[in-house]
Amino acid sequence: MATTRGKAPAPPTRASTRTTRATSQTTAPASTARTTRAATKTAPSGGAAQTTTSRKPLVNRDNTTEAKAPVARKAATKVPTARAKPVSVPVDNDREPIKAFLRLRPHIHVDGPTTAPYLETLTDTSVQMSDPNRDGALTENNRPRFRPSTAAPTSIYTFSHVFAASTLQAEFFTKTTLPLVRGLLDGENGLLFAYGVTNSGKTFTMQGGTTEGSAGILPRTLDVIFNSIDGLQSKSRYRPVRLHGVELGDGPGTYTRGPSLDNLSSEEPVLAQVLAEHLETSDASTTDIDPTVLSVDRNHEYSIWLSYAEVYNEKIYDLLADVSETDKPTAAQGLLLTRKALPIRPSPPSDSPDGLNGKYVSGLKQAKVESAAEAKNLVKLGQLHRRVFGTLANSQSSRSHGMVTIKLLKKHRGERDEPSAYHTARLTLVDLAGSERTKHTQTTGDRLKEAGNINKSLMVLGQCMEVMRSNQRRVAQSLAGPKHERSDTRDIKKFLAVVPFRHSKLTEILMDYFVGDGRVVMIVNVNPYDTGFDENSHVMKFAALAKEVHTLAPVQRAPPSPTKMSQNVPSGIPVPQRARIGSVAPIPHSRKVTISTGGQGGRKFSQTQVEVLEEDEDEDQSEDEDDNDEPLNPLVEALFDELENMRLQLFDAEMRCAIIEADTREEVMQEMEHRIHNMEKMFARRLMNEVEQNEMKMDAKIDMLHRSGLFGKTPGKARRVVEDLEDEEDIKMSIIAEGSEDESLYPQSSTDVQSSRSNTASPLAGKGKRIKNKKQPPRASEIRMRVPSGPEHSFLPSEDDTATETDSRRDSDEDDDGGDEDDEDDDEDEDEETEMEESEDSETSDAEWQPNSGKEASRSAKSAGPSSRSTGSFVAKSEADFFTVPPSPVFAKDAKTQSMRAKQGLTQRASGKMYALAEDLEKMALSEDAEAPASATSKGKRRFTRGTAGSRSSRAKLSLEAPEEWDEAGADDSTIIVPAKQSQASKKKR
Ligand SMILES: Nc1ncnc2c1ncn2[C@@H]1O[C@H](COP(=O)(O)OP(=O)(O)OP(=O)(O)O)[C@@H](O)[C@H]1O
Repeated sequence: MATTRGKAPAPPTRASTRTTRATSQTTAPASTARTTRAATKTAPSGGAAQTTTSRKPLVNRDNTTEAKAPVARKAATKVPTARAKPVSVPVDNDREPIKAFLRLRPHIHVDGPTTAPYLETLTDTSVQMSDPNRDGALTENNRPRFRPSTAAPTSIYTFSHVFAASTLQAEFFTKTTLPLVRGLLDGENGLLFAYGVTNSGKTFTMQGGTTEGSAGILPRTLDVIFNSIDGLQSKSRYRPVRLHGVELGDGPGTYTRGPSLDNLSSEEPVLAQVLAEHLETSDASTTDIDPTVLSVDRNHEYSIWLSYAEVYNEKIYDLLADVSETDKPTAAQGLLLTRKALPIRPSPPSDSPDGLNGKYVSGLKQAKVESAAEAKNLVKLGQLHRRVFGTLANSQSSRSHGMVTIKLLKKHRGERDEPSAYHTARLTLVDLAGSERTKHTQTTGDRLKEAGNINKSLMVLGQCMEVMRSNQRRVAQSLAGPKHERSDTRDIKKFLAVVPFRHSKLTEILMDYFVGDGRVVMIVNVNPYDTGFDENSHVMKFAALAKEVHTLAPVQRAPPSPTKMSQNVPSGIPVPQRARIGSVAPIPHSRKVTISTGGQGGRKFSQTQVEVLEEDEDEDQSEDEDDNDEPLNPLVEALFDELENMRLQLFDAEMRCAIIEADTREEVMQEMEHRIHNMEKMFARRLMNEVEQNEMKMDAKIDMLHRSGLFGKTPGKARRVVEDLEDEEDIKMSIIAEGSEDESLYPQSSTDVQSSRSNTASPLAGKGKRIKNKKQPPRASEIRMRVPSGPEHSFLPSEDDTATETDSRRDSDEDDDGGDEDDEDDDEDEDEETEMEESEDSETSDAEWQPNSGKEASRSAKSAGPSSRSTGSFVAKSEADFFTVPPSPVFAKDAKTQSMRAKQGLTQRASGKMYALAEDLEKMALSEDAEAPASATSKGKRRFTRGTAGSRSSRAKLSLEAPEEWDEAGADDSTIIVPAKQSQASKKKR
């Protein structure tokens, strides 16, 4: 909880514990302690310490408790500490895990429609994360969701504390950062970094928003520091150097003030020109002031120094360095600005009171600030430089890791103004770049490289955590056993894995916090409304891992530089690219940046083109300083480099796979779309065909009605005529189906339909004539031929209709004829049918057809070609005799064609036989003409089906023989009526 001025709590911290201990151990007065420290400092590097301090387990570092504890008590016990270098750092409980705080981002209007968050808060310290695409989950359309993630669908994660989306900035700062600020004022190092995917709220957490009360961690930290040291600021000329060192400035005022926004236009005209609009803006970070005051030792004087660096593309740049135009030829338009990457160098152990080494950014500007406002302006200046140099210019998303380091120099007022009197502590606040995966963001080119480097540095950070955790577990296990079974700590250390800090610039800079005396706080930002479940589960796993890592591990040392390694690598082991860099001249990397300004609040919108030249760091210098490194096993180092190389290759391969996968998915999707489109077209065409056929039928009917002059007739008569016309239509359709024009029944396009329509004579051709002659038209059942079922034939009468009609016709025949002779005739008919069947059986194998001998024969189709001698009526014996057409629309046409051909063949054969039979009958009739007078009774009439018009003459003669005996159905061109006796006689003859 935040405290107000004068009531600041002072919890027992590591520093305070150590201080108390030092007080009790060394009974000497403060001046003695000072002498001791001075002696220690003047001892040669690595010399034996005169005083050793042993660390005690921490008492209680819970954030809440700490915030509530009285600072006054702490201040009262605070005395100048005797700096003593420990001989060895024992592996004991004087470690604490990295604190991991989870912050949930609220849903904001730019996120689009609200979806249910996939993160549910269970307790103050745990959350449950459930994949929205998990098995069984349904989409809005009730379809099972596709789950591309390899992460567990539901997981529970625990944190030091979980902050709900409604948490205010002030509350968040108090619980997470205030303890670190407390530690800084007490002389402790601290690191706080915000980790999360893009758009999860890292920058909001670190810098703050634009509304009142939304200032973030960084401005609040500066406020609290300056609130607390108010009136205690030092005017000394000493300044901090390297990681732990202090040295006298070149002259008064040289290093006391850093660049400022106030005099930017005179100091940095280039920048002022580019960022004129931005200089006027003020946000909450400058107007919001955190009133919290922490109690400090008022016997000390303090000075605050600030540096701001960014790690971009595995290079470190100073964001507070002066920006100047280059002498080199400028680009076509706009400015050409250069900036030089800064090298990382090992800090000499002599700088550190504890003999700790570490690495620092060589050449990073550290500016002295005397007020919170000045410090905030400097931070803002750094942000502007970040925009100028492009990492914030082309995107709203941070593409670099931003690091603000606040250094505190503290000296007891009673001590002489000399370097040894100063104690340094630092607090680094890091806004990490978004940890999104390139697979999902589809980045290419420079962006891909950026993303690769971001991911690499974060991956290495995770690896460092992993190795540290497993090392610490091994040590803990060995110490946990019975005393006699415990191994020597030195033996254990030999088997501990090397933490790969130097595999990325980010971890190389931060290494000191993990292995040295400092506390680490990690803030995990999550946007639970984001679709990136996969990325967020990686973040959560990282946090879970970090939470298990204890800082202050004693086993690490700074690894040598790659340049040095390359010289020691045995032949035969491939040396990765980075290890060979030292011998190659650095190639500056240039890129173009467009900075947009204005456009808001009525300001003029303008764009400035800036070409940025990024030069590599000076390798020679770093090589010189690397000589301070202790030599390590070159083989191990080479293997590490190889491992790193392979990791990079793996990462690269994964990236390519992701892109290929995305391309393939796209391709498959397009192919499917194409097919579906084709199918749609096909079905639409078939539908059109059906519609046109129906239209044809309707047209034909209307045509028939016109021809028959039905309009204006009485309804009863009209109905009868319409029935007749329908029969006629059926006949016509059957004939079309059966005949050589069968293709026209299945038109493939509207053009076909049109042509078939135009080629076909009116269905009423001849009908009018028959109506005039008062002859009954043939019925549909007489000449209908079964055709395969299907949508194209739906216009034909159903089979049931045919059967019904046939039955009724049979009934009427029976009614007409009646008597025994009828029975006899029927028997004979059956005999004939059998005969016909037998003859057909021998010739046809695939289908059996028989002439409709029991009923009237149909007339032959006039449209049939000369080769088609007959298209007589056939009725299938049973359902099984019908042609079966596969239901698939693809094969329907072929099947129909085959069916038609088969029918045609059968028809031709049957009509040939019948033709022969008819001729026989004709001959017989002629020969018996004299014996059988025209008085033949109707009972003796026989009907046969014949197919051609070739027997017209015989028909003419026969019809003359018994004109009054015509069947009700009426004779027509294709019907021969033969007296029964003649028929029997001829049959017997045969
Ligand atoms: N706690 C919060 N309350 C209100 N708004 C928030 C909060 N956290 C984030 N936002 C808003 O969400 C948006 C994205 O946040 P921010 O820019 O901080 O994300 P980021 O993680 O830093 O993204 P990047 O990594 O791309 O820089 C901003 O508009 C910010 O104002």
